[in-house]
Amino acid sequence: MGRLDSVLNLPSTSSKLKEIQEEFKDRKVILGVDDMDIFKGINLKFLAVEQLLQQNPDLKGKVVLVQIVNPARGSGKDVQEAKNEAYLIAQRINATYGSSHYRPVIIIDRPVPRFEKSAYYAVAECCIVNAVRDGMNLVPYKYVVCRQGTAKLDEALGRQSDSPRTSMLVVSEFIGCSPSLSGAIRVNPWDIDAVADALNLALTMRDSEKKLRHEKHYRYVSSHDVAYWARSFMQDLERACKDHYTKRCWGIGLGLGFRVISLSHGFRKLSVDHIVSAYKRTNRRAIFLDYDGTIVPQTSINKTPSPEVISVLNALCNDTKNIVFIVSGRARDSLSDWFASCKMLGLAAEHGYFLRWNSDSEWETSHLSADLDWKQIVEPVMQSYTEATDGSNIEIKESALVWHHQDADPDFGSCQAKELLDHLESVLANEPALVKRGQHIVEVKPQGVTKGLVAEKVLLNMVNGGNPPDFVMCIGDDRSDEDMFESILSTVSCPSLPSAPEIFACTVGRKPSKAKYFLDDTADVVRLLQGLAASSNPKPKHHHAQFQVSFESIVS
Ligand SMILES: O=P(O)(O)OC[C@H]1O[C@H](O[C@H]2O[C@H](CO)[C@@H](O)[C@H](O)[C@H]2O)[C@H](O)[C@@H](O)[C@@H]1O
Repeated sequence: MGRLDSVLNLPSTSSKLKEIQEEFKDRKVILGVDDMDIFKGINLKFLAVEQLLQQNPDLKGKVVLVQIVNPARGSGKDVQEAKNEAYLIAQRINATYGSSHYRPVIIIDRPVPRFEKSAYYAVAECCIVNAVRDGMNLVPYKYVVCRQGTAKLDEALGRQSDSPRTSMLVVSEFIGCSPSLSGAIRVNPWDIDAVADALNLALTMRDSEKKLRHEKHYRYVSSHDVAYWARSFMQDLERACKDHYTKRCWGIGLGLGFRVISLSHGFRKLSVDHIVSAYKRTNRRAIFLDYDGTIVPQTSINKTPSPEVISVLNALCNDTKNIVFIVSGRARDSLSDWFASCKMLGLAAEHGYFLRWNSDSEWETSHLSADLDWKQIVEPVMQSYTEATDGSNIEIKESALVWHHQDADPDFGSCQAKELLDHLESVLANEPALVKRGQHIVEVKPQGVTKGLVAEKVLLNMVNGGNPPDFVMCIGDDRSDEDMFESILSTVSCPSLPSAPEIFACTVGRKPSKAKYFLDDTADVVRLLQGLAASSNPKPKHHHAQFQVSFESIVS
């Protein structure tokens, strides 16, 4: 700021300023200062000015865009093409809307000394930075400082030092400084209509409003120098790294998907020996298993459980000391078909909206959310994303709707999923529904229905039936399973338990998780289950009648 102020104090600046004021008297100057390259959006800016003049014929003769073009930092065909195009558009605008005394677009394409640039900044009613991609970009800050001026400049111009200062900024939402300029009119540079409207708004806004916006920006620029920015950056970095010394870092993924993740020291692979010894010591065991990505590979085309999965589940269910539940986001029909031969297996479908204790019992429905009218809002929104995203589709479940993008282009699918999530969250703000991301899915389900609640119900059922668990194992791979990990940890710490059970919360894949353990993949999970089954007491049992109470009675 100090450097800019000293340039503003130069006599050459005030005389240039007077010269420019004279040249553009009775006209409003919009200023652009950019390098000539393909990212600065100069051509888009010109198109917006063309649109502005076309939509507002009264502005003809009254508004000028002065575009200062800094020498290109790079060379090449693309820069040359962008430049040629800029000149062609400017020529067209000047031919259509200009006259012998008036050129609506003036390109200054030569090295412009600092004092001259500062004089243009000081004269301009509005400054536009329309880059389609950029870093910080200091042009808006320089503009605000020059519009404020200095006491010496005021004196040179014969201006009262307390005369009101105004400035108007139109900035692209894709530049680094955009979030710090709360008084700027923010635009998507690709949206020519919106940029033209923003320019019109900037030119026609009341002076009192322009003054308030200017003051806000000037306050910000004068109090946030580069030292402040560096300090706050260091503070953020220290905060983010605070716990890193106590954690181990791992690199995961490839290419653009590469991430460094930090995991706590206690996070370790669940060894079969370790869990088997705890398993053997205990008598009232609860076992919760997620389906996709846990006992069936996420990548497998055939989604039915393998014969070895069915067999190991039956072996575990046949041990009278065990309660075994599959807790999945899948629909109840699929789960009951796939596990038809597992008579004693408990099933929780659609994240626990439906629960069945064994194959002979009825499905119980969560009473938490009977209102599913929001599905009518969600479906058309998902439909429009499906049309726009090749390879995506919608799954309609009884209590939920799921948008799948596994077969879409990976990058585009992920971007669309992110956008869909934001879109749905905003339209469902007042509805009893929750929007969640999963593995290649965006799912909307009833509020309050979570896998965590299923684990809590089953565990409380055991406690209330006089069989408090002494061994709890929960394995899952995605975010919905984190609810289960959290829930088992809090449920078993309840004071009504005579002693703390052995807890094995385990995520599939090495990644940050509330679980203390990980296994690498579904093959590891099946091996571990087989290890437990081998240590089981294989006597067939009847239903878990001794544990079972009404689903609803626990939830209420
Ligand atoms: O709780 P889970 O057992 O892990 O189930 C979660 C979701 O599973 C299903 O989606 C998954 O499988 C699809 C292929 O069949 C795949 O396209 C998708 O990427 C996976 O997330 C199911 O369709 C969803 O309804 C469940 O919520």
